[in-house]
Amino acid sequence: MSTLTEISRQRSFGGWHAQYAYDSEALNSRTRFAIFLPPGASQANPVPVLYWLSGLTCTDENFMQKAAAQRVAAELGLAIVAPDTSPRGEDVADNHDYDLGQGAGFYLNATEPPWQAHYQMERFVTEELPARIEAHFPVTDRRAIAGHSMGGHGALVLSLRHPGRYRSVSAFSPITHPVAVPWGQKAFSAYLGADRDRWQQYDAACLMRKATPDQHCPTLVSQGLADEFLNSQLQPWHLTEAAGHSGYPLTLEQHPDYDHSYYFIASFIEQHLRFHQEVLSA
Ligand SMILES: N[C@@H](CCC(=O)N[C@@H](CSC=O)C(=O)NCC(=O)O)C(=O)O
Repeated sequence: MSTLTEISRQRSFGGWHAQYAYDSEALNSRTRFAIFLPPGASQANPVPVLYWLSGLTCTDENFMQKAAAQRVAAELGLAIVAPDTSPRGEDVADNHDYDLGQGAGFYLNATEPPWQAHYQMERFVTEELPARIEAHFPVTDRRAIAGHSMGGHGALVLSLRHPGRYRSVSAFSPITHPVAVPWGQKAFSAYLGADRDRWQQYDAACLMRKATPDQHCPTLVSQGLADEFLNSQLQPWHLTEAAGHSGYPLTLEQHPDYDHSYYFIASFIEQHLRFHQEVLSA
C-alpha cells in the first residue's frame, strides 16, 4: 500500500477535518480525499462512516467547505469521507467540457479507451478507498453513502450494485435515469461505448426498477423544485416509478424554491445525516 500523505488538517466542532493524498492503484494516478472525524473517534471508539460523492466540476473540497455538515456529524459521532470526482493528472484523459473527463468520473468503471486506463471510480469508491479508510482511521465497517447530482446518482447506483456494502443511501438532486438525458448519454457513450445494455447496468432508475429484496437499502432523496437541471437532466419521477414497480424503500422529498446549489444541500444536510445515523446505529 502506498503512503498516505497529509495535506491539511483543521479542528472543526471538536473533531478534525483533514485532506490526504496517495497513489491509487484503481485510478492509476495520485488522488486526494477529505475526511471529517468527529470528537471522540479513536481506536477504542471507532465510528461509522458516510461516503459523500460530489457532482460535476467538484473535488474533495466542495462538500466539506459548503455543506455545513460538520456540526451535526460531530454531534452524531459520524465520520465523513469525500473523495475526488475523477482521476486527475497530466497523463489522465480529459475533455474541455465540464461534464466529461476530469471532474466528471460518474463513479463507474470505464471500459473504453482512452478512459479505461484511469477512470475506475466504482472500484475506487467501493473497494480501495474504504479499505484505506478502515485501515488508517478509527472507523468501523458500518458504511453509508450519499451524494449530489452526478454523485447522488453514483450513491444510488453503487448501493444498488453492491448490496450489503452500505446500510443507507441518500441523494440530493440526483441524476436518476442517465440513459435518457444529455449528461448521462455523453458520459456513458465515452466511458462505456455504444452498447446501451451496458449503460443500463449503471442507471439508477433501471437498477431500482428491477431491484430484488437483497438490493433494498433505506433511501432518502431530496430534490429542489427550482433546480435549473430538474427537467433536462434529473427527472426525479423516474425514481418514483421505479421504486413503485419493485417495492424499493424510497423516500423522495420535493422542496419548493430550492435550486441545485450547495445552499440547498446545507439546508437539508442535517436531515440526511440524522437519517443515516438512525440506520447506522440500529
Ligand atoms: N454551471 C456549473 C455547472 C456544474 C454544476 O452545477 N456542478 C454542480 C454539480 S452538477 C451535477 O453533477 C456542483 O456541485 N458544482 C460545484 C459547487 O460547489 O456548487 C459550472 O459550470 O460549474
